[in-house]
Amino acid sequence: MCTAGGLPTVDEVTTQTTYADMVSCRDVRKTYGTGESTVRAVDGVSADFAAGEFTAIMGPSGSGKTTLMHLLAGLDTPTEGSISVAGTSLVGLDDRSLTELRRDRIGFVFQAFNLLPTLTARQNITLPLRLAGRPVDAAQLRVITDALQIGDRLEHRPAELSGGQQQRVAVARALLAQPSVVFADEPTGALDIATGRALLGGLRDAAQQYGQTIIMVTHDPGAATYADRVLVMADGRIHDELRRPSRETILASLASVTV
Ligand SMILES: Nc1ncnc2c1ncn2[C@@H]1O[C@H](COP(=O)(O)OP(=O)(O)OP(=O)(O)O)[C@@H](O)[C@H]1O
Repeated sequence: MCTAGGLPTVDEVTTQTTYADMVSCRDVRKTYGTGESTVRAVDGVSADFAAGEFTAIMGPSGSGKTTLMHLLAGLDTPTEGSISVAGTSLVGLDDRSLTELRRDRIGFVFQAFNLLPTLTARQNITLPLRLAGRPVDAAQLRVITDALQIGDRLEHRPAELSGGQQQRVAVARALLAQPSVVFADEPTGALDIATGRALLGGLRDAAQQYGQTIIMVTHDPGAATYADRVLVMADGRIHDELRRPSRETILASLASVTV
């Protein structure tokens, strides 16, 4: 069965995988330095991220959010513990296999958009697929870029787009390849409220309609309410887990770790 736009349904997408959890980690630690200067950036984290689940990671500055996300994405190696993505253990994976896993399974939305200045928005969005020799689904491209409200800016180059538009081009690029997991680091940090909502709505659609697993680091309680759950970190550990988070429950939980 297909949706009106010819896109695959959630069932079709999620049955491509058989893992209960798209991303899992057990007893993960990351320490920097030695002796008295040792920093326990991540200090014993175990967590599961189900297929199609949208998780926000919050917590005070220095609590280990970015470090944890980099570990889960295979961009950094844990000092201890195990991590698996799409059923593949990252521990001991050689560089080539890790690169392939990231290319085939993972999308990134980071503060630095990394758009190529000489390409139009459309060319930037479709580049990863073209490099991988995969076809570009024009209908899907339209659905994603319309949801992100950049459908009328596709023939412009990055320098002709606002920062918020560039950020949404980067989101569209991450979503079009339909990666199993999308990692987003402060994706709304530099955006106005309306633009931020469009971006968050796009991420939520990716989870709900296409079964993609979204893991987003944010300081913004409003952004985190778009998620299915919030993990609140403190001192490198998971201090709290909120399901169906509201602004009130998020603020209360954050207050309990910052006092
Ligand atoms: N490469 C590194 N070398 C040494 N210490 C590091 C390194 N990267 C991070 N840290 C330390 O690890 C701890 C966690 O950092 P991390 O960036 O994960 O925190 P965060 O919760 O993302 O913070 P913020 O909200 O400010 O971005 C901090 O004390 C930080 O100084």
